[in-house]
Amino acid sequence: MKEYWTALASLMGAFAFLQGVLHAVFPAELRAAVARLLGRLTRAFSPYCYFDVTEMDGMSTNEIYDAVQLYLSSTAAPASGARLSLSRPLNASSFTFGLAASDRVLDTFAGAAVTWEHVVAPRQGQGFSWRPLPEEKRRFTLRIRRGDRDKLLPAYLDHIIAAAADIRRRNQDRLLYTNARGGAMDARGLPWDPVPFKHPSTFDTLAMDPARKAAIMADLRDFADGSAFYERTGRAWKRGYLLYGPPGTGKSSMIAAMANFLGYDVYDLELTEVSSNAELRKLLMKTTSKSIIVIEDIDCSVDLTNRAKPNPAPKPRPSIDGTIDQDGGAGAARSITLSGLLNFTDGLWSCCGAERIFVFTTNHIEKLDPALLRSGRMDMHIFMSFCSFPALRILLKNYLGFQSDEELDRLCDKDDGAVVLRGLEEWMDAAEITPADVSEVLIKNRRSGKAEAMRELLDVLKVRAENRRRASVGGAAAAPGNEAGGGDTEEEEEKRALESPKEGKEQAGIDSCGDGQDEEAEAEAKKQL
Ligand SMILES: Nc1ncnc2c1ncn2[C@@H]1O[C@H](COP(=O)(O)OP(=O)(O)OP(=O)(O)O)[C@@H](O)[C@H]1O
Ligand SMILES: [Mg+2]
Repeated sequence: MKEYWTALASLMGAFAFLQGVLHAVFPAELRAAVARLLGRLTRAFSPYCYFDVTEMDGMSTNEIYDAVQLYLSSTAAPASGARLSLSRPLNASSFTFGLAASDRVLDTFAGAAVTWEHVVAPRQGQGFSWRPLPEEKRRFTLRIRRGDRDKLLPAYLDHIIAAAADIRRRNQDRLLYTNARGGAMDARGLPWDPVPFKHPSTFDTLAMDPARKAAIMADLRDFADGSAFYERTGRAWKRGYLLYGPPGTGKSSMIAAMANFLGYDVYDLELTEVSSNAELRKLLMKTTSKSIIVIEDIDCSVDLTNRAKPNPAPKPRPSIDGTIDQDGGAGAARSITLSGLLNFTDGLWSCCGAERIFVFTTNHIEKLDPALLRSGRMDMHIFMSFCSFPALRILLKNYLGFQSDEELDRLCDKDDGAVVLRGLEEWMDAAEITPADVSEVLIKNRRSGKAEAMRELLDVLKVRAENRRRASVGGAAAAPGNEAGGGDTEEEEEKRALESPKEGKEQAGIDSCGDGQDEEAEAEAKKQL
């Protein structure tokens, strides 16, 4: 045994001696050159090419490294069995998975397979730096076949950056911007005030006819995925939706559902706070892409029936420097016009920035100028109607806690359940009740049990249907057509009272009963669909 150790020690000594001789004979430069040459030779005969994406680009962080990390965490990882690191960035609402050190992952793009390796090595000789550098050097190495190089680059990298931006946006919470400060700018020169947007409305909670809901979701999905389509057809990448219908039918809820579905921020544009077309344009230019720009109750905001006519000047208000703008004479010329609004949605300015959705809402589509309604400007007109029976089923499930349609039907098999459900179906249309009013009844009665809450709702429907029948008979005898007009005025007043101050807005639909509908408007609306 002793001989063995002696032999090993002398062998190691010989190696050390040889190494010393090599070091002494060949200077470091020569050795490095040989290593480089060998590396080049290997690469020249390798069927692959390699690209390093380092974490640090000089002194600054490399954005592509972050993008690759996010991208790999979402796409290639789960199936590959790779080891993942788990993190949750500050202010983000969800977790992200990253590739752990020295792990590999496979990915495919445009039919070509690629390999990513995450290489982590300790940083040697920190040296002097104004900014502390990470203790480890990290990089992703992309390996692709030589033949695929032209096909993959730079398209694959563009794809990764776009996908990472998308993941980042989805992980972050939405923002709701308002222009309640009028034209005044904040310290960073922005006219919009952001607040976190946590509206719980989604397409799952939205009560409307399932087929129409699916059509709207498909349209939104096509829009969001339509970059190539819009480029090919030479159209600006934007889309307009006009949501119209009685109060409390879910127009605002639909906007929130759209934002949550697409992961877009929302700009709530208060037109009455905008003093001129130029200011409107400035507001538009300060919106980001992937956003929904909303003008609620467009018929109430400004007089939009005459393209050329300016609106009355807005009331004097403090300007940026704190002085009061008393510009009475020139005020009229400075106020916004219909053509200003049309330019906002459709003119050349509307194309600065991409992937933007405009949503206008109104209770009175008949009050809008046809110019605002023509296709291309408002691409989709969506009538938010009274609660239909299929929409009611969604509300019953959500508010009373039915897990599925089957559970709802099962409950209705018991006792008089089937009779109640059939009754609801029968009386629904005659009662002309909004989803907001249905939800109110369900909220009030939800503690009495599912069956009882449904019975209560049926009673409410019957009473409303009977009232409507009586009103229409009485109204027709007294003064035909008067009912609708009178109802409208009351309804408008009630709505305005509820919507001021602005925070009460969501409440408006719940509180307003919305009984006095303009029959003509509704007939017109139904025609449009
Ligand atoms: N289609 C719907 N699906 C689910 N909930 C709805 C629907 N419509 C209304 N609601 C409920 O009623 C409330 C008010 O609805 P919402 O504000 O969306 O109505 P609106 O059509 O925008 O009314 P308004 O014309 O007064 O602005 C919502 O918070 C929601 O709880
Ligand atoms: Mg609304």
